[in-house]
Amino acid sequence: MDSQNVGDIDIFQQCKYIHEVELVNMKLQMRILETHIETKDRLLRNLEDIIDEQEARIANMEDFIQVLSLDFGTLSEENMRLKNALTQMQKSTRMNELLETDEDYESSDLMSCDGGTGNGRSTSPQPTSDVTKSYPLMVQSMREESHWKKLQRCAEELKSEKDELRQLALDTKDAFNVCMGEMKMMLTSKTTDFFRVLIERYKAEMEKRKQLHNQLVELNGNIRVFYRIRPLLRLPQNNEAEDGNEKPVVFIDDMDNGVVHVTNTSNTKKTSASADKVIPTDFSQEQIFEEVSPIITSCIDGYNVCIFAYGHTGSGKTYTMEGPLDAPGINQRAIMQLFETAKDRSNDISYNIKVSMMEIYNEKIRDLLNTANSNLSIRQTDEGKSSIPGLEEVLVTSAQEVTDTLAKGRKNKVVAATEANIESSRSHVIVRVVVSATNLITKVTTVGRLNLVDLAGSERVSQTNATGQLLKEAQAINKSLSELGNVVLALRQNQKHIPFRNCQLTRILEDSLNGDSKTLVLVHLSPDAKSLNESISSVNFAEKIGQVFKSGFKRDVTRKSISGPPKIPASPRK
Ligand SMILES: Nc1ncnc2c1ncn2[C@@H]1O[C@H](COP(=O)(O)OP(=O)(O)OP(=O)(O)O)[C@@H](O)[C@H]1O
Repeated sequence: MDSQNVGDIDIFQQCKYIHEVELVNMKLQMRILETHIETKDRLLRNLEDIIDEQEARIANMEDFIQVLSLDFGTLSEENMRLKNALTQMQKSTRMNELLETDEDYESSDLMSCDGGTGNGRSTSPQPTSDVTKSYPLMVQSMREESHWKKLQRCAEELKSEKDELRQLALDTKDAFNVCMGEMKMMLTSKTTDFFRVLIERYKAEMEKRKQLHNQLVELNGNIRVFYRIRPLLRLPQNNEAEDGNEKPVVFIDDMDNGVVHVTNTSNTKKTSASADKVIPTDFSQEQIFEEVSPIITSCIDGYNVCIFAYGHTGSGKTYTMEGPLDAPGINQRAIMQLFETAKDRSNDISYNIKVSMMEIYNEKIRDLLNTANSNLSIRQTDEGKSSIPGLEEVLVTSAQEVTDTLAKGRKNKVVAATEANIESSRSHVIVRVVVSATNLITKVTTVGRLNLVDLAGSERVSQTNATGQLLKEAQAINKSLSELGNVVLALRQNQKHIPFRNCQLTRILEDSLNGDSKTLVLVHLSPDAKSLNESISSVNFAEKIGQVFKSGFKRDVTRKSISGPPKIPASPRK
């Protein structure tokens, strides 16, 4: 082998060796790398395990937190309930203490101190069993002495505050009462003064108005209209009001004693125009006579006077004119008064008083003092006066004769039954008193006539359900009342033609109504509710005849009374 070849082999060997070393080195490096990678992988796995573990822990923690927060919520709810219960208990304790009287307070205090068993250990007021069961902790704490003492102090403070407040309230009430009393007195005196002045002024104005009205009435023919309201009647068997209605429906006006109100329970039905007077319900027969006596006295002076009692059945016409035996009415009192006056004047004047009594029934005139005269007629005398030939006239010279004469006439009165009132008078009854006065010195004689007329009931035919004879009666009554109204109105208005001739009633009374006569119409009203419509219709009648003719008339001097009355003040008013 040449050296070159040997050299080449060495190099080759060296290269191979190097190569092998490098290979080993590379393998080593590979191994190291692999180990490194393995280590990393292991570490990574470990890390993943740790992360998993941590995540599991976090999840556990979250669960735990949730459980905790749930527990916390429950606890705070519980806490709230406890708080509310405590507040409620405190309130109820305070309320109890406030409401209890001092005595109760003491006893309840004692009871609660020993728990109601007398053990003497102070304890808080026991809450309701529910609360005790639900909130044992609270009850326990409430039973703690310090807490109970606080409550006691609080209760005492509240009690003293309550006493103070009570005292304050009493003081305020006293002060208020004193103040009110003073104010009331002040107001009353001021109002009373104010009203007194007002009422005085009003009365003065009313008086003036009435004086003017009187003058006007005298100029218009001297016709007066009074209302009389009878009292509510009581049933004899049970003393109850006649129609079961205790409230009267007719009232006198408080401010104007000439006005009546006819009302029912719901609304005002009618307020009358002012009449001359309203006679109150409680007036006695004597008081009523005092109201009418001036007009009666003028008869003795030669005036013709007519007094009419107008009203529906049961309104009290006969009571006013005749009256019961123990309370005689206008008829008897009037004749007695004429006697008295005649007696007083007997030194100068000789009087002669004659009484006749008649009734007009179905337009027939009957003599009530002599029943044989059952159909009298009216005649015209030569002097143009109307007379009733055959009518009995009784000369009365004593009170007893007057009483007997009137009683005789009363017996003969026709009383027919109607549906409205079975005792109803269906005729007009006229008591006529003729007073002749002869002056003993001058020998001049004057004659005055007094006609006291108890008219038949004014109820409307439609209301009575009358048929046959009763219907005929009712129609005759209605006609004559309506004619009377027309005559009175025509006289008041001073009309040229006065329709006296239209019925027997006005024909009989022609002489008495005509001329310088005086007429008083007493319109009767019944206060019971069932007569409401009749009362309204009576008020309408009163208003019609009470109308004052205000202007455009001249007094008709030709209509004078035949006997020529002396000139005396004509007004019947006081
Ligand atoms: N002022 C009064 N005080 C007491 N009772 C009275 C009064 N007015 C009327 N009465 C009584 O009322 C009832 C009816 O009265 P009265 O007979 O006088 O009525 P009238 O209007 O005359 O009836 P008629 O038209 O039917 O005759 C009677 O029982 C009467 O006693």
